[in-house]
Amino acid sequence: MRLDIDALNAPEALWAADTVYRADLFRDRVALVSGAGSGIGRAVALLFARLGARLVICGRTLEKLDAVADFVRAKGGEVLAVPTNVREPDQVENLFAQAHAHYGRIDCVVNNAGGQFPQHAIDFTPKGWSAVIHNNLTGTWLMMQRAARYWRDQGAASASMLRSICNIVVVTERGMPGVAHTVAARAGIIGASRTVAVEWAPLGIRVNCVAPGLTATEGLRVYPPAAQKEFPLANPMKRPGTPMEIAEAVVYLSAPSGSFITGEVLTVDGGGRLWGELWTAGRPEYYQFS
Ligand SMILES: CCCCCCCCC/C=C/C(=O)SCCNC(=O)CCNC(=O)[C@H](O)C(C)(C)COP(=O)(O)OP(=O)(O)OC[C@H]1O[C@@H](n2cnc3c(N)ncnc32)[C@H](O)[C@@H]1OP(=O)(O)O
Ligand SMILES: NC(=O)C1=CN([C@@H]2O[C@H](COP(=O)(O)OP(=O)(O)OC[C@H]3O[C@@H](n4cnc5c(N)ncnc54)[C@H](OP(=O)(O)O)[C@@H]3O)[C@@H](O)[C@H]2O)C=CC1
Repeated sequence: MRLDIDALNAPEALWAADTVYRADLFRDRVALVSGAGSGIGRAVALLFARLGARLVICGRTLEKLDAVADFVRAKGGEVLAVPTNVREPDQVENLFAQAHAHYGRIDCVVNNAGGQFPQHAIDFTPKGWSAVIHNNLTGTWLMMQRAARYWRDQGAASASMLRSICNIVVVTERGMPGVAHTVAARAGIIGASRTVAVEWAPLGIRVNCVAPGLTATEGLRVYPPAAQKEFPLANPMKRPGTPMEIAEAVVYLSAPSGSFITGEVLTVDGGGRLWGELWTAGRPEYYQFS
């Protein structure tokens, strides 16, 4: 299997890719996407923009955000790029303040920013564990809570309002050797999402998660060559998902198509929960075949 990561993630290719959605699905809406400078986040942001949404994009690296913003503007879209570390409450506050000052509304929030490093769990240091928990549990939580407070302060929801939060997580129902820290963090987000789906329903807010399986993004390059060689074993389809396949799932939950769905986890993993092996930090000797 050859992972043509660059081709699958090229903005022009994403912009031209087939989509099942109609072009004006998000007309006049504002979509906020974290971690939108690369990979899944960029694919989600570009799909929202193609469907008429005005964008707020964030991430820690301004250059990556600027490249996405320039691309969307060249296509006639509107983008506000705000460098933000989602782990920092003040920066999350600033992000929402800027978004409101610029557009006066926010309709959908996609919490995609995150990541981890592959390591056998027995070797995790306290600092490494904390970094991954802060990035993926605390960072996503701060964004979710800020979005809910924003909508609460906007007043009662009308039937036409989307008020959707979609959190990108990982598959947590099966062993995921090499990334136990991120599984712990994302399981926390899934649990919190189920509970606030109930608490925030009176505010007209839906809260869902998308759990991608192995997906062909730049992010995969952090995995060792031995792990990458075995990626075709990750699911019965024997291929990674594409960023566009994840983006379409995110849009399904965020759009009116998801209007009766809340507290749900949509797994998009090619069946990897049912069959597959993924040794993100390499296959230990115990599990070798010969
Ligand atoms: C089967 C079918 C379903 C398949 C389902 C598949 C699911 C799993 C596959 C998932 C794939 C993806 O998510 S792909 C997307 C991946 N993209 C990324 O992960 C990129 C983002 N990652 C990161 O930025 C970093 O990993 C992360 C640590 C989270 C960032 O936080 P920080 O910036 O705070 O971190 P740093 O300062 O760099 O490091 C903090 C400490 O973390 C530890 N640390 C950091 N990198 C380390 C490393 N490579 N090895 C060991 N330890 C490390 C050290 O203790 C560091 O401290 P010092 O020792 O003092 O330095
Ligand atoms: N690719 C895969 O196989 C899978 C990916 N996922 C998850 O999907 C999400 C996207 O991953 P993917 O696109 O593959 O990888 P990328 O590494 O390309 O994307 C992660 C993005 O998040 C941003 N980010 C990371 N930490 C922070 C932070 N603290 N504050 C703000 N932005 C941050 C990064 O930008 P910057 O560094 O500039 O801040 C980057 O643009 C992640 O949460 C990932 O764990 C889940 C399952 C599988």
